[in-house]
Amino acid sequence: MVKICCIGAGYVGGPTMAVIALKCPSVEVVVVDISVPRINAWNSDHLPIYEPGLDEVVQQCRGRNLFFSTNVEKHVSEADIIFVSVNTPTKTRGLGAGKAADLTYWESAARMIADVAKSDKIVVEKSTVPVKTAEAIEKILTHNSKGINYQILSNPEFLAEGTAIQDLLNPDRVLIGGRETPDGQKAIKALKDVYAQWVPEERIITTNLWSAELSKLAANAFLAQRISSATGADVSEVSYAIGKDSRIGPKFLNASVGFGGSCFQKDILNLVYICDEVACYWKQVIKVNDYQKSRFVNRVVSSMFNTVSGKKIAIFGFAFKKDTGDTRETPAIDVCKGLLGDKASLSIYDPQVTEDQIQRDLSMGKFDWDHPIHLQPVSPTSIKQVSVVWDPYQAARDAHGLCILTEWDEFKRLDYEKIYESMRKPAFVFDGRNVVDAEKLRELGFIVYSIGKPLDPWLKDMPALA
Ligand SMILES: NC(=O)C1=CN([C@@H]2O[C@H](COP(=O)(O)OP(=O)(O)OC[C@H]3O[C@@H](n4cnc5c(N)ncnc54)[C@H](O)[C@@H]3O)[C@@H](O)[C@H]2O)C=CC1
Ligand SMILES: O=C(O)[C@H]1O[C@H](OP(=O)(O)OP(=O)(O)OC[C@H]2O[C@@H](n3ccc(=O)[nH]c3=O)[C@H](O)[C@@H]2O)[C@H](O)[C@@H](O)[C@@H]1O
Repeated sequence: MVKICCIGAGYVGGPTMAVIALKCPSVEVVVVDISVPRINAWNSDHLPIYEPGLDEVVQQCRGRNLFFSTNVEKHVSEADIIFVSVNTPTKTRGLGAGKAADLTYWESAARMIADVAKSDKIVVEKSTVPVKTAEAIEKILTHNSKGINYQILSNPEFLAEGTAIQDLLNPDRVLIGGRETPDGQKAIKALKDVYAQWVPEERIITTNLWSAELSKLAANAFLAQRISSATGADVSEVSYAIGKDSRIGPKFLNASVGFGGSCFQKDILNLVYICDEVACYWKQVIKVNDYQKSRFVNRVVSSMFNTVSGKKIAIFGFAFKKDTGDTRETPAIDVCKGLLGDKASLSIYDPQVTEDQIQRDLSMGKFDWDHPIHLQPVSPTSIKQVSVVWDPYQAARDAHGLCILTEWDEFKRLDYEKIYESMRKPAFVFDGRNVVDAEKLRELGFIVYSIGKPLDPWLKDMPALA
């Protein structure tokens, strides 16, 4: 029986291994992590991450050929194939601070593998890493190899949160990079055999290590730079017109309050760090995204008579996209911080994000989120002007304005008449995700700003617009 061990039971390690276990009943899959609460949660009825369809897959396989454990060394030493899916944060100090990836966790995982291995191993790079990481890891592993043969593969993950299970069950492509030696090719085949249990052969692409690593960063950078916005023009019309070109495709052109999530910014920064010549272009993508968030805050403040001081603002949605509870780099953090900076008081509702998480996010420093949870700095005080509620109607009661920051489907179905009645007048809606029917809301009496859509007459006439 092939034994797989995955180091890192996070958003990638957990769902990816669950699907491998589901599709390969003859493979034993153990997911290990240094975080005891995370592993306990994977072994409970309340999984540590929210992802549609994940509960069902885990229930089917857990205890059969899928296991979660904190006994990292034991399972690493017994495995034939070791996936490494640990955090790869952006460095906050030292050489390359603010850009380069911090490979502390990757390196410590590699050293641990070298320490405990007693048999040949295929080590699979699942984390998103800077180009050439595989080569560096190879050096660590082989430096102290005790005659053990290590083969390094790069197998970057392309799943998106919120659709992870679908993406894993039916991927556009699986990319496997390896050495061009006979042993390297043998290792590629071993991993290919795993995916081939459910992924059609033509969708499994094999390359060299460098190509696989670079493809991942370039794919994320390419997707991120497509998310843009225009004032005055209707973005859905423009994206339809551009998207009609089948070489481009209509997806991934939705304007929003900015892209978020754990990867886009960090992976672009990574690319900026390695390729100086084109760095300006990619830096600009991040700058435009930052601008998009501050522009949204400016819009809110300037529309509400240039001050939100002491005003209650309801925030609908805090996760970085719908169908996830993940808040890493969510645009909501910057928007909320911006509004708090203007002394607003916020009432936040998100169906999947807890008060504790929101308070942590609003008090944490940039990039601190991308470390294992027990190593993250925790602020002792929570922010007084922020309240978190489990009911959108409660969030909106007596509010002067309402900001929609995540595109949860339920926000489309709310009773906006009831919300309007309970709010202070004039009642403003700032839709950062193009979720609501702006015309209908205007008929109810709201003043509505929808990102990437023509402006409300009220807003056009407001002075000092950003
Ligand atoms: N979240 C996403 O949608 C995607 C993420 N990625 C990449 O995958 C990697 C992992 O990302 P996530 O799963 O989102 O992160 P995560 O933070 O959810 O999970 C990483 C896990 O690794 C554990 N860990 C860290 N060092 C360890 C060690 N030495 N031994 C054992 N466990 C250790 C942490 O405790 C944590 O639970 C990153 O490089 C990311 O860029 C790639 C594709 C998609
Ligand atoms: O490397 C990664 O981590 C992953 O990064 C993204 O996945 P993810 O960040 O989970 O989610 P996306 O659907 O890409 O959304 C990212 C951000 O862009 C925003 N977005 C997306 C699409 C769009 O049209 N407009 C838009 O504003 C989303 O709301 C979200 O804030 C990529 O889509 C995945 O292929 C990749 O594996």
